[in-house]
Amino acid sequence: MPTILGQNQYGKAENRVVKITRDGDTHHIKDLNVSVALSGDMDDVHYSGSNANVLPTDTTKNTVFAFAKEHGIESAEQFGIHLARHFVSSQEPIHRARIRIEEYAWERIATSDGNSRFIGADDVKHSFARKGQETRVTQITYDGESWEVISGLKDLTVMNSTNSEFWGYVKDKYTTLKEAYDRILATDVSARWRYNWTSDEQRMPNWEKSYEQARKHMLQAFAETYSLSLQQTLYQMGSRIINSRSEIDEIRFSLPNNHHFLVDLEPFGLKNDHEVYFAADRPYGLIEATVLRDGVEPKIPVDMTNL
Ligand SMILES: O=c1[nH]c(=O)c2[nH]c(=O)[nH]c2[nH]1
Repeated sequence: MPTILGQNQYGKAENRVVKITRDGDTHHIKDLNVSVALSGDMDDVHYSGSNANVLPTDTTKNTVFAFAKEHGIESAEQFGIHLARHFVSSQEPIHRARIRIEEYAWERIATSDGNSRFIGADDVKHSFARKGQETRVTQITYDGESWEVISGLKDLTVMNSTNSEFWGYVKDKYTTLKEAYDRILATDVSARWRYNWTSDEQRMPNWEKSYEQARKHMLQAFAETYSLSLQQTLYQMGSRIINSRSEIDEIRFSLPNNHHFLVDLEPFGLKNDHEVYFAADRPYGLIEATVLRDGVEPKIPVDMTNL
């Protein structure tokens, strides 16, 4: 034979598993990206195409989701050890399992000062922002007379693990979406807000404080809104900023709906009681809108939030 097979491995890469643990109304998230690579007696499948030793990559994916339910996710290391041991000890032809895991960290969104207008502040035990800073952005335009300052942020990833529903929508012959009465709502916030400071005659806003406060109000509105649609949540986030920051007149959002699908664990005899989700990356719903102080002209360009 002029060629021989060298090192080889196979498995399902990037299984995006989200596990919600409900401790009463306090929720805990584990959000992992799990890649499985198996190797062993795999000469035949490469040389002749015999699949006799091949555990399908699809099965390795199912195992990741089923283990999230059966064993929970105590830590990425513990979860990876469970998986690796399972593949090597249950499959005779598999001699080596390499499990790579990335873990995305989340932190709780701090609530408003105990007097939320939407739901009791105590209830916000299910709202999270992904750790790692968002990107703060600004655009300044000056024509020698007047100023325009548009600031904002992008890539601020947030999630509510409950208090989100979506139902009562239009159904035509292509509609298959099931109505949801308790779903995950997650998005990467991209927002741009316009300051009403336009002239050197006016007192200049405190830019640092304004950013910090706008971000805070936006996050609190996200956490405290019981959502019937992402559109409704967007409007609440925008109006909370306009109502609490007099220096801001207009805000535009571009919010991807980061879909989390409940994984069907029935085939493995497991019940999935809103615990194990597949976090899809595409396609995603994209919800965009401007919220304005009544009476002001909209000036933020429609596509600016996608930059
Ligand atoms: O909050 C949502 N808004 C929609 O317009 C929509 N459409 C969809 O399929 N899911 C959702 N969710």
